[in-house]
Amino acid sequence: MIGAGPVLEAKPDRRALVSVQGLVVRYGPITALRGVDLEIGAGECVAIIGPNGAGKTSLVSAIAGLVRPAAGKVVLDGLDVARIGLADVVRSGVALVPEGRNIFGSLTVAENLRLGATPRKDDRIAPDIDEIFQRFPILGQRRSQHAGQLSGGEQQMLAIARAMLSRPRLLMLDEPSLGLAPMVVDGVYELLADIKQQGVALLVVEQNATRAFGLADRVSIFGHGAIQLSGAPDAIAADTNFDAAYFGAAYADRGAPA
Ligand SMILES: Nc1ncnc2c1ncn2[C@@H]1O[C@H](COP(=O)(O)OP(=O)(O)OP(=O)(O)O)[C@@H](O)[C@H]1O
Repeated sequence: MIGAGPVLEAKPDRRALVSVQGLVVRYGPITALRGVDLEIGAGECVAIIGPNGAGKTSLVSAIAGLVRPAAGKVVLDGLDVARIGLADVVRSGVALVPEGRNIFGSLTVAENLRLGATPRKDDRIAPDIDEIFQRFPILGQRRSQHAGQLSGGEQQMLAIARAMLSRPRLLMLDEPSLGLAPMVVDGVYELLADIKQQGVALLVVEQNATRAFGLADRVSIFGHGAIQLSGAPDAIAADTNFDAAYFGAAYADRGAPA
């Protein structure tokens, strides 16, 4: 099964896996990140909470090597992500489930899953896909159907399972609960807890704090391209500055100049 089998054999290890240092990201005249520092330890779960436009997607995109920093850097296993190719970032164990999931609707469920295993050279891919079909019978039953026919929740499970097939050490998810019914979100977060239990580091980006707080070891409240508040979930939830950090950031994001 995806939560217990060889797909998830990574062992917890508390060294920093990713170190984000003074990260600045710009899109032309727009500054999306204004000097962000963040570390993610091996096996650690970090949640990034923040309103629209706060810079959350820019952060995960920079960690994945999809956008180039204007200043600062992302260090992965001692290597500057901007200096290694995208394929090397994936080979180093970084997987991203982007906002909107990026499922290939005209490919079958099985074809989508096989794409996730592209970086692998071992011969365990077929058994790992079989394990996914056991864990998610609906994906197994519909393995030959176009993935575009799945419900939103099923597509999210497929996207996470596909990302896990690359055997990541860091799985990043951009708004995994977006647009899903609460019961479906429960299932997504049960799966993420399962993945965390296996020692895979998680970076979960959410606008809605509640679910992510229950999963995370550490939470950063993001706003206006910077971390406004950071700490253990309980401490952040109890922090009298929480509302000001979140809503202040939301306000600043609407009103602040670029
Ligand atoms: N490709 C781009 N070109 C121009 N501006 C961009 C681009 N991507 C993001 N931005 C801008 O950068 C800022 C940060 O966007 P980002 O998507 O990182 O925030 P976010 O917190 O993920 O927001 P959302 O929850 O709405 O996705 C916003 O002002 C956004 O409009």
